[in-house]
Amino acid sequence: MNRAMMMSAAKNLLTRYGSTKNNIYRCMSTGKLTTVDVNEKSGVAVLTMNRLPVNGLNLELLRDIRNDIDEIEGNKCRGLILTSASSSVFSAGLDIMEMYKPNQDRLKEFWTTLQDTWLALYGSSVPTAAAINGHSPAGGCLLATSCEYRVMLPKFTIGLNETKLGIVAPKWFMATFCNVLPRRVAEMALTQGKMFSSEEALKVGLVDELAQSKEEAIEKCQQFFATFAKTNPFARAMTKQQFRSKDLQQLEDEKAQDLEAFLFFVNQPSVQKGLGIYLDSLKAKTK
Ligand SMILES: CCCCC/C=C\C/C=C\C=C\CC(=O)SCCNC(=O)CCNC(=O)[C@H](O)C(C)(C)COP(=O)(O)OP(=O)(O)OC[C@H]1O[C@@H](n2cnc3c(N)ncnc32)[C@H](O)[C@@H]1OP(=O)(O)O
Repeated sequence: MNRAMMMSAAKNLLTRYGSTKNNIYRCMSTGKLTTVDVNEKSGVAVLTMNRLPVNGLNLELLRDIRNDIDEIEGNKCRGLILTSASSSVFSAGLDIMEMYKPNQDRLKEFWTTLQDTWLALYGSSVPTAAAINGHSPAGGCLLATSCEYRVMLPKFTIGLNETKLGIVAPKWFMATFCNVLPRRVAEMALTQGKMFSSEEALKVGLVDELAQSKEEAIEKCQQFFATFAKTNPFARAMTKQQFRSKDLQQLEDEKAQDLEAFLFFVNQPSVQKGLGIYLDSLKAKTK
């Protein structure tokens, strides 16, 4: 983060927290594929992804999540908990249909919106947590690891499985993973495309706690936010943003090249073939 960005972030934060210490605001849901519910007492917003069956991250869902994050920030919420309306899938990651035989204009818009959603979530000044109430591969894992804290239900899986799909996870996916896991564990898992069970994820630190139900997971996320009760919100947010600034700045600086690399990669005939085979294998499962 350069000096100008830092000053602007500081100004926003001062405006937000300066005069509103004791007020609680109600956030409104902005999207059709998400809902946002705010606990009026705690001021914590629960952002629920609701694109069933698997919360595949298509352009519209990403836009809704992005707009919700902006609204939650703007409405001075005290925390953001990301979760899913499904009882078995947090998010299946990027909707492969967006990348398979794509319309090129939409493909550009899709990737740019993913970049912006990550910048907003990873760099959010509001405390963030994920209540991971289902499987969370690839892009689903990216969203969860972009948050500051993770509580997961047992017997699901989470990880960046891109290499198993013949895809290279972009640098910022890897940076997000490395912000949570020891570097050695992250490198092994990334190269193997490893999906961790909930129990394994807890052991390596990919998630912070397990919970037996979604309600318990949300409660534990709220308890995490309560650990900031005696901290100054401005200092807290600036510390988080400075801690993450290298990763954020890198994508800000390389956004155009990252988009170009994605478009080039996805449009390779061998990648298209691989995506087609993978989609068929997913569909064959349900027959
Ligand atoms: C060096 C330069 C590099 C530049 C960068 C280049 C490239 C980076 C590009 C891409 C990065 C991508 C990251 C991703 O996120 S890719 C997506 C990876 N996701 C997965 O592999 C998950 C696949 N899904 C599953 O494993 C299961 O669905 C899941 C465990 C999540 C749930 O299982 P369940 O049994 O409940 O449900 P299913 O019956 O499998 O699925 C129902 C339905 O949904 C369809 N579907 C599932 N996942 C996806 C998906 N990700 N995209 C699109 N569609 C999906 C599935 O096919 C079923 O459809 P239908 O049969 O009902 O029609």
